Amino acid sequence: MAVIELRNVSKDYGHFKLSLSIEIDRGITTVLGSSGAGKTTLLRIMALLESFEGEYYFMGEKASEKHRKKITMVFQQPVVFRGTVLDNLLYALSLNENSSKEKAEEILEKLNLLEVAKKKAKNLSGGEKQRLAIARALAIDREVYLFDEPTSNLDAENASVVEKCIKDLAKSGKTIVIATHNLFQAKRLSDKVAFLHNGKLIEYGETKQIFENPKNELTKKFVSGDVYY
Ligand SMILES: Nc1ncnc2c1ncn2[C@@H]1O[C@H](COP(=O)(O)OP(=O)(O)OP(=O)(O)O)[C@@H](O)[C@H]1O
Repeated sequence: MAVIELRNVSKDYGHFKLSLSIEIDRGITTVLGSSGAGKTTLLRIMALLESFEGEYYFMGEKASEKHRKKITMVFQQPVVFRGTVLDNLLYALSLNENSSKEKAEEILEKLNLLEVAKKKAKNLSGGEKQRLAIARALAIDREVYLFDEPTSNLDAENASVVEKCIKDLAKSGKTIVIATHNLFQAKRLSDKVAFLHNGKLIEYGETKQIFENPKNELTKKFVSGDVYY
């Protein structure tokens, strides 16, 4: 059974319409597509943060408010809470009634944030805020993790730190969906790739197939790095 199943789901903004069906399994799925393809809109629908037409099933049940607690989304523009970096983590852990300082520090260390643990979160750099948002998501412990461009503000070293955390999450049996236009990241991380263009799901398959044997001309151009409009 798919973890997330969207059947004929659509979101119409007037100038743009997302319209697709897709099944997401455990492991890492990457939603690839150029700017404006609808990746964030799709993730927001999966996170139950957006109204939509069509049917959404979460582990076989019609998705509703109660499933929101099974999902967390890390936004492209990271949001940080008041207080220190450590406070941000302790708050996230408290949602699972597990706000131990040791656990918070373990997660901060994983994301290369231990040395800024006592800093005010609002004073962090963009890349540090992005890693803090990811650290908080890890602390919350959900079934499904939705990451919107999780490494867009990061240098190579920290991007690799984040990718390792995402892989570890997948190994622990979680379901992860990443929106990105980074082909290399998609190749490195994903079990499956969904290629979106103009709000439509152009192609969806195993990563190897999408990169080595794409069936659609647009997918072929995108994965070969050709720019198109
Ligand atoms: N709340 C909204 N109201 C109106 N239009 C919206 C809204 N959110 C998104 N859109 C439009 O939907 C389209 C898809 O946007 P979306 O952010 O989903 O794309 P994306 O693939 O994530 O792009 P990027 O890679 O640039 O983040 C865009 O044309 C955008 O302007």
